[in-house]
Amino acid sequence: AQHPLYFDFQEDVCSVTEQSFFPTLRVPRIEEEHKHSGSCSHHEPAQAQVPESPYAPWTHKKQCLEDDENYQEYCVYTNANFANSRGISFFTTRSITKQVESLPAFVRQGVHEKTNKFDDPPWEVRNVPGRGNGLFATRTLHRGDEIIAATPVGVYHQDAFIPDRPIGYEYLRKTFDQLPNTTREIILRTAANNQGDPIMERINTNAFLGEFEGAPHFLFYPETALMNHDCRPNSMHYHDPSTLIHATYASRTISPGEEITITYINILQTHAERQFHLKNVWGFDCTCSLCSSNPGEISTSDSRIREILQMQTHLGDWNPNSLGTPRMARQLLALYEAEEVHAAMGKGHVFAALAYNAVGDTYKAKKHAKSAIEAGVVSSGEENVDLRDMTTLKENPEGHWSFMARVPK
Ligand SMILES: C[S@@+](CC[C@H](N)C(=O)[O-])C[C@H]1O[C@@H](n2cnc3c(N)ncnc32)[C@H](O)[C@@H]1O
Repeated sequence: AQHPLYFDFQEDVCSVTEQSFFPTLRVPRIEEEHKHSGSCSHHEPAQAQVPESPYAPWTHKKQCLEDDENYQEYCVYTNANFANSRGISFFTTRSITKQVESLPAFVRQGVHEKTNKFDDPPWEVRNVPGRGNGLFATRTLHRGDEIIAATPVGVYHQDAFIPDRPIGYEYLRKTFDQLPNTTREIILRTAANNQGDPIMERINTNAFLGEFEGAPHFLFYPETALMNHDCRPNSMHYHDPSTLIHATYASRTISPGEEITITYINILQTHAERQFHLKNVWGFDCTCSLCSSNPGEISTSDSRIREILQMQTHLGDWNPNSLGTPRMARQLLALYEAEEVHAAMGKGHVFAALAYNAVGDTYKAKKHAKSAIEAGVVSSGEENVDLRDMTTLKENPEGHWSFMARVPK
């Protein structure tokens, strides 16, 4: 089956030569026999496995760049077979790579069996005026339905990634060149907001910043990168650092034809803070429906956001004079609903479960713990700390640390 990015870009890719489409980039072929008679590479057969390597688990010899200013060395490591031949490249330190090598992502058989499957996705790529491409639902999605589960094709240490230092580009280029042909072509179908080095700019426009083995890294997921940002998104996502699977789920019902959106930032910020962040870190002026609404609606939303933040602070305060109460937790849940921050509902039920248990109402505490578990699995993956805490509370509220914690002794 064809990758959905191939479907949607078919016309474009066939109608222009590689030269004119990506003027500064030549895509070298790893295996010439994969070329077929037609002119469009999207009919290529699946990538063949690269043979056993002396650099295992890497398929290519590492290549290192010394950063004289920081006395640090960053190396390119590629495993072109990773996750059923999707491939992955790292540009990071040796010590981080040592830890990476022992992750379940690399040592557990079958861990990516259900990942990077794009045969029949519940979405298609469409153009959105003023925002480039975006993902649109092709069937009804319910809260919790999976939209994309993918591994990154590139993981880049933040300190190795210096936009105005061309020597670094050569190494970024290596991370790209060593990936399988099909993966490189998918990468090239993502947007680059600025002229310049095509790989550098694609990472700049599309990669998410996250913690990786305790250090900030950019992670590049080409399919997820097609989702536009919305300050009130209808999907949520999490990254599992042990399997390297990044999963996106519907956070509410999404109708066919509706754009599927994600947030690039913490949405519990005021309009001005969100705009500032998106402009300065992501480089664009947000035109989502909330940001484009009238000043009155924006101001109402901002007031709710301030109230939400204040309540979260009180409910998370376990000092003896804390203002957190079950009533406040209920108000918080209502504010999340009103503000349409669906991804926060799980956290809201955690606050409510703890607030009820803290005054000894174990019945309501268990009810909210159950709702938190249902929502928590969706929002944060199974390794979630809240999820474990809520499971403990639900099984034995009286034995939980929060029991009667807000009742004066
Ligand atoms: C990760 S890409 C998203 C997919 C992209 N639209 C494409 O054509 O491939 C991020 C870029 O999409 C555009 N974009 C995403 N969300 C937007 C929004 N809410 N308002 C305006 N532009 C947006 C910006 O140009 C941004 O730099």
